[in-house]
Amino acid sequence: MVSSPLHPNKHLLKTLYQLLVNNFLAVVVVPATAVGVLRKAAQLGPDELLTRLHGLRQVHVFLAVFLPLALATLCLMRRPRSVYLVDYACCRPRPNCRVSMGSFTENARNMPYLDDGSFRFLTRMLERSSLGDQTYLHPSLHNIPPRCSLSDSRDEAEQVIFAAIDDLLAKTGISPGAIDIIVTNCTAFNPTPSFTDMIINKYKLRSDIRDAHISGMGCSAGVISMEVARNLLRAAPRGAHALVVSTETTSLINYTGKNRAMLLPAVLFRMGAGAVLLSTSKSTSRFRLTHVVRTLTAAQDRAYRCAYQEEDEEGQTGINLSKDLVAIAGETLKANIVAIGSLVLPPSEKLLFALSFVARKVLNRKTKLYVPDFRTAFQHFCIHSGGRAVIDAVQTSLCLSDEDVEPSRMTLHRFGTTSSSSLWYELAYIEAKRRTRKGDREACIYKKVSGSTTTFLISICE
Ligand SMILES: CC(C)(COP(=O)(O)OP(=O)(O)OC[C@H]1O[C@@H](n2cnc3c(N)ncnc32)[C@H](O)[C@@H]1OP(=O)(O)O)[C@@H](O)C(=O)NCCC(=O)NCCSC(=O)CC(=O)O
Repeated sequence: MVSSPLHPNKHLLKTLYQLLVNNFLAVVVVPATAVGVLRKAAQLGPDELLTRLHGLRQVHVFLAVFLPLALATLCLMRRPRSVYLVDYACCRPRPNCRVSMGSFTENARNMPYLDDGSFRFLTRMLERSSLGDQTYLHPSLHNIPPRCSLSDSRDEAEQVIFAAIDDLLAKTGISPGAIDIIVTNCTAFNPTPSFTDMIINKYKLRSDIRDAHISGMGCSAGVISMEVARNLLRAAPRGAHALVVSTETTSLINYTGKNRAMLLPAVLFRMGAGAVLLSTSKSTSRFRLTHVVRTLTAAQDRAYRCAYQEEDEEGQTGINLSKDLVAIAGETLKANIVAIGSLVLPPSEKLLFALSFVARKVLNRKTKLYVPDFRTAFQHFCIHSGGRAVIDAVQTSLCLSDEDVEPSRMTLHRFGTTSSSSLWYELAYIEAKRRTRKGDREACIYKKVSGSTTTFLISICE
C-alpha cells in the first residue's frame, strides 16, 4: 500500500476541513449574506423598507431579472454539446492464441536468432513482468521462427477488431447502418486499405460515413481517437453515432536482433482490441465523457526517443523501449496533474496545493509540494498497463492505494500490454467487480510514445 491510513483525529480534521472549504458558499457566504441582509432590514424597519421597494423603477427590476437570465441562456447555448459513451466491448482472442509462460519460454529457447544471453534476459524479464499464463499472441508468432507476413498481421487485426465490434453491436443492439463516424487506431500496422475501410467493407456501412485512422501514436492513441470522435460528433447532427476501435497488432514485437531494449516489447505486448460506441444522445448511454487533458513533451529529446522504432546495429527493425521511459512517464504525469487538478479537484485540495506551492516559492525551496488526493475527484483509476514499472511509477506519483491500481495490475496479468485498448479491459474489470455506482468518476491515465501523458476522464451516467 503506498498511502498509509490517517490517524482517526487527523482523518476527522481533514473531513471537517474538506466540508468547510468545499461547501464554503453554502456554509459561510450564504448564511453571512442572509444575516447581513436581515440585520439591514431590521435597522430600516418595515415602513422604510416598503417605501424603498415602491421607489424602485420598473426598468431596474427588469434589468436585474432579465440580464442574468439572458447571460445564463447565452452561456448554456455556447457550451459544447455533451458526448456520451453508449457502451464498449473488449475482444477476447480465440483459445488457439493463448500463450502460457511455459510455451513462451520453450519457443524462445528454440528461436534461432536468440543467443544464450538474450534468451536469459527474455525469460528473466518475463518472470518479472507480472504477466500471467493466459495472455494471447497470434498463432503466426507461436511458430519457430515466427511468421510475420502482411497476411498474418491482417488476419490478427481482423480477428480482434471484428470480435470487439460484433460484441459491441450485440450489446447495444445498434444496426451498422446507424453508424455515422468511425475512428480507429493502431501504432505499428497500417495496411492499405486502412482499418476503417476494412470495417466499412465487413459491415457494409453507409457511403457518407466520416472516418479517420490514427497511427504511430502509441498507447494513448485510444484516448486521442476518443477525442477525435468526440469533436466529429459535436459537428454531426444530434443523436449521431461514432464507433471507435483501438488495437495493436503484435507484429510490432517481431524483433529478431539482440538489443535488450528492443527485445522488451516481446515480453510485454499481447493481442487485444476495444470497440466503443459514442453518441450525443443521452437516452441509451451508460457514461458521459467529461474531459480529455493532454500534456505533450515530444519537444524534449529524451522524451521523444523513449519509445522509438528503429533499426539496430545489424539492421533489424524493432521498437526500442528506453530505460528512461518510466522516469519520463512520472515527470510528464506531474505536469499533466496540474492541468487535470485545476479542472477536477475540489477547492479543498486546490487550496492545499496552492498553499504548498506558495510556501515552496516564498519560504523554502525544499518544502515538499503537496500531492493532491485524487481520490477526492475520482472513484476509479484506469492506469495504462504498459508494464509493472509503469503502474508502480503512477501509483507512487499519485499516492494511490493497491486497490486503486488493482484493475491495471489484473489487466496486465490477464491480457498483457494490449496498448491503447488496455483502458477498456480495466474498465470491464472494475465493472465485473461491481465497483461502479451512478455518479462515479473515472480517470484513465495513459503514457504514450514520444513522452506525452494523456488523461481522459469519464463519468458514469448509467
Ligand atoms: C521489464 C520490467 C518488468 C522488469 O522489471 P524489473 O523489476 O526486473 O526491472 P529492473 O529495472 O530491475 O531491470 C531489470 C533488468 O532489465 C534491464 N532493463 C530494464 N528496462 C530495460 C530497457 N528498457 N532496456 C534495456 N534493459 C532494460 C535492466 O537494465 C536490468 O538489467 P540487469 O539486471 O542486467 O542490470 C520493468 O522494468 C518494466 O515494467 N519496465 C517498463 C517497461 C516499459 O517500458 N513499458 C512501456 C511499454 S510502451 C507502452 O506502454 C506504450 C507507449 O508508451 O506508448
